Amino acid sequence: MKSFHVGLIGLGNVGYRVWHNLLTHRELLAKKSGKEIEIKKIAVRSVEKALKQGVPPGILTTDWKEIVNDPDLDAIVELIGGIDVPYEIITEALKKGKEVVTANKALLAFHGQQIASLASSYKRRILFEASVAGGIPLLQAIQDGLVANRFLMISGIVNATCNYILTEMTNGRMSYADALKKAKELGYAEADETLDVSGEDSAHKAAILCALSYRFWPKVEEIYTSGIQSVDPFDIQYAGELGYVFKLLAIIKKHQDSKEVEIRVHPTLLRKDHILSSVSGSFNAVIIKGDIVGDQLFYGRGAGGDPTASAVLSDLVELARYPHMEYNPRLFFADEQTEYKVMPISEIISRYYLRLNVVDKPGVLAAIAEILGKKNIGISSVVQPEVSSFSQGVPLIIMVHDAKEKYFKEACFEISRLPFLKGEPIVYRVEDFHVQ
Ligand SMILES: NC(=O)C1=CN([C@@H]2O[C@H](COP(=O)(O)OP(=O)(O)OC[C@H]3O[C@@H](n4cnc5c(N)ncnc54)[C@H](O)[C@@H]3O)[C@@H](O)[C@H]2O)C=CC1
Ligand SMILES: N[C@@H](CC=O)C(=O)O
Ligand code: NA
Repeated sequence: MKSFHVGLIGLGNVGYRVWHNLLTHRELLAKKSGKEIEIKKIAVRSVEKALKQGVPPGILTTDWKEIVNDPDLDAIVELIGGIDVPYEIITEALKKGKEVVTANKALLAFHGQQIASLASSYKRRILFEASVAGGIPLLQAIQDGLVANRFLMISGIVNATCNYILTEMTNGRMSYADALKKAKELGYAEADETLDVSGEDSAHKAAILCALSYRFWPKVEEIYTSGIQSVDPFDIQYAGELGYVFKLLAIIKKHQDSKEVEIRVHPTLLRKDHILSSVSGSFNAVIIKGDIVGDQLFYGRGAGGDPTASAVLSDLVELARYPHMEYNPRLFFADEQTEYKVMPISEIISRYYLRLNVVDKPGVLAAIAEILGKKNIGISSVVQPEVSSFSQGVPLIIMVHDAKEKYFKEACFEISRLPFLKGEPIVYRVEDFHVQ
């Protein structure tokens, strides 16, 4: 049987599990790919740590260039994270004729277009199934299984760390800080966990999903991104009483006949009976609406060493199975983008949850309703939860019907200037996955 030689760069949460699972599944993978897939070299930061993990000394190096320059290697797997060094590694590897596998969504979000185009000019493939939704074969589904479709929507939960934190906060089991600490211990969080909780990691994944579905790479700065750091347990509780749960969603929608794509990441209220509401812990789930297939749901483990390693190994098997391809059919648009662009957030239409802190006196609700009414924004329900002390004002929660974001924000600004208001309005979008 022929061999397929791989160089692995990075032996952390994911890299170690790739190495381990490749050894334990060696025969199975050989049967499935028709090649002996073998890791011949591993670049690490600490040789001592790698030896303790059971890696034989002969294959270790601390210099990734040894891997990129090794003529005996067919492919490299980049699993170190970050942007600048991985960019150098991957561009060098492609230029040296190697195929590439990476799980690095941050790198792809910022440099996907250049990397895809470089891979195309060197007639080499770059595969990155692990970069979005961990072990779920989501990118393969978009590129292969659903290849016949035009996509109307791709939306869901794509960050395991945030989903884990929100699940624990909703169940009242852990505080934000404790849940984040645990997500780090479990290997879900990024080395810099602010990428997770700020929503940036989800935005990076949304950029990749957008590229594969709509054949254009949006600029990361154009993706409206808001994280979960300031989600108040009070809002989780009030939303729960109204029949909603909080989820950090990446939402990508393309309205028919429009050249603009809605692409945004933010904490969102979902009805408790929506299928995504029951996705808990480190699970991810993404709904894809294709024009032929209709709705599809992809669900599974979105992070962690083993689920992510499963996706990396799947990419390696694909490379080993089909060697010497002249181009990467998964990135067939590498040199030619569509003319789509990102829809400004002010133009989106959504329902909203608005929490105000007001002085409890007659006429308050009427004044707020008047401002909303002038902007043609309808109220769907109003709740004033009872509180024990009135000295700091009382909460007033207003759910509104579909409204254009810019009109709703204008109304909120006017409301914030009312004399009986204490503090800034708290606003969350409410999603029902409607696409015209
Ligand atoms: N942990 C997860 O569940 C998932 C991670 N990813 C992505 O996979 C990549 C790796 O993630 P993790 O394994 O969790 O990170 P990690 O921080 O556990 O591992 C990275 C490893 O790379 C090593 N490293 C850093 N610079 C190096 C260099 N120049 N040469 C050799 N080794 C170097 C570090 O010492 C560390 O052991 C990241 O891009 C991450 O975003 C993607 C999906 C899921
Ligand atoms: N930090 C990420 C890891 C997978 O992409 C997450 O929590 O989802
Ligand atoms: Na995946």
